[in-house]
Amino acid sequence: MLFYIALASIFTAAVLYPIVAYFKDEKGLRKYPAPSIAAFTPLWQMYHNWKGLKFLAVDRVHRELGDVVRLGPNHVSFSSPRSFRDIYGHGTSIIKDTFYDNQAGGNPNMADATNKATHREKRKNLAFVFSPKQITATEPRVMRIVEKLVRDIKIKAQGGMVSDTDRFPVKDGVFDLRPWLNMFSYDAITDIFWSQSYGFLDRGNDDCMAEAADGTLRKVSAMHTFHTNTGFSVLVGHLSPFWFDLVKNKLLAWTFASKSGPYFTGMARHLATQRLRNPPKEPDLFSNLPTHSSEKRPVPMSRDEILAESSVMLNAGNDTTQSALTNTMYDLALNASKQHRLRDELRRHLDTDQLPIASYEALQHVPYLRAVIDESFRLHPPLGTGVPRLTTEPTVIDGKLIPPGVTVSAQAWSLHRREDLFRDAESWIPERWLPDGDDFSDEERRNLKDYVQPFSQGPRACIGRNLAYMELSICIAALVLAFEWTLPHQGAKLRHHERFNCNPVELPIRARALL
Ligand code: HEM
Repeated sequence: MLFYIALASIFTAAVLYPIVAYFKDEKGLRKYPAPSIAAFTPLWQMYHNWKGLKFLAVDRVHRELGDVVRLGPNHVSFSSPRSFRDIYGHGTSIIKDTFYDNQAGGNPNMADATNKATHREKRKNLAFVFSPKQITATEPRVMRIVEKLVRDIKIKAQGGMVSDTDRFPVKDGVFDLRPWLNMFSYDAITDIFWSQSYGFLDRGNDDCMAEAADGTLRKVSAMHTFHTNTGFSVLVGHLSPFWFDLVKNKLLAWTFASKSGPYFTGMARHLATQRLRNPPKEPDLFSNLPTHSSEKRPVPMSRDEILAESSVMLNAGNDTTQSALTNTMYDLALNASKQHRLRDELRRHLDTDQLPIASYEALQHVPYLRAVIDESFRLHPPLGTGVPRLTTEPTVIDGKLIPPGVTVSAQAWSLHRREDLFRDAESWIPERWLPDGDDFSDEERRNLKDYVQPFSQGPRACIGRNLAYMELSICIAALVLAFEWTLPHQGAKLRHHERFNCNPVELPIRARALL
């Protein structure tokens, strides 16, 4: 009997209710076209999330059905340039969607706090941590880790192993650069933030410790744990909080997919507890957190807050940086003439004692380097997907009146590839970013400034932008000065698998040492 009641409930919730809701159309969303079953159920989005290619599916839907489409029963996606500012810009009443509440699991961090006042408070706490002065102070740490990466790639270029524990071998002169760039981004953020560098580049693998709330330690693979967690959380994140909790924390609680979330939190917990136990001699970014009471902040951050913010730093500080590095190195390997131009310009601007690892200050005098990085951001934004927001009152988005309580989004992947904004938009052309790039109009340069949004915009824009540019500039310049990069098959495509970020799957490559 219980079985039949359960079956009837599932049928009502999954089939009957969506059909009735569609025809009742209380929010007036039926006028917007939708692909296949998307207007009835979140399953359309979940299917494309599961395949890891939702950003391409959404891009295709906009090209076929227009600038405003319905991606779910309560989700409207926009693709016009104007809609980005209307959704993400300053001065709107739009907030982050319940999708983020699902991710927060009751202990929100700065990135997933949906309440505006809570977010403002958290952002205030971290604004000083990410001030230009503090970021500049981390530069020697970044340079040291880049040095290790260059050392490892030299070994890889000769077909060797970094150590006995190296898990990423070379085959016929070809190796996958992606995990090395991810190990770099992990080593860098753990050093910069907690002075507890993971040391992945020394060992050639990504094993690290996760600490449970009761102090139990477990060895986990950082990359696999993080990617499993984000892939799974995004897949079920479209469900209502009730279904999300039921599926993730109860029905599938026994799976690694479900446990990977607590394991990743455990990685952050271990870093934070180690850092609190062993304060470093040199200040790191953690030193700027209000962990002790002061005149300005009499009540210091609680342990839960420290854990929540540590978790978001480990998350945001590793994966987007890795994706941006991998995308850029692919673009350079595919476009040999541009790679040579970048190397020539770097050699022309830098003193010999700055080769191959130069200061960020020196690199800012090489406009072609920034053009290369920005053009890769345009063509493959690490966060390609339309991050979901929620209307809290009737809101006009690109001329359409959207009622309160509707999920809205617009994706950078599609915006960055609009032919009406960028000439030859599907091609990777760093020259379009140069102030004197004769082939491109002033209007296109304005469009680049206004509509290339890899770090989003408005009050929830990336707080780590300056750190990201510093890491990318020092790392890419060193890799291009120290090695010549070629793809094993000219014209080989770079595949992406989208979780929350749009991750490159692998980058098989050859490196020839130049120094
Ligand atoms: C290439 C590198 C990076 C890219 C492309 C990037 C991109 C983004 C984007 C698009 C968002 C908005 C996400 C949303 O609305 O859900 C964001 C938010 C955020 N990013 Fe980054 N990010 C990068 C690096 C970093 C780094 C290195 C850190 C810090 C270690 C960081 C910390 C954050 C935080 C804390 C937020 C949340 C901000 C808030 O809600 O107020 N990011 N990032």
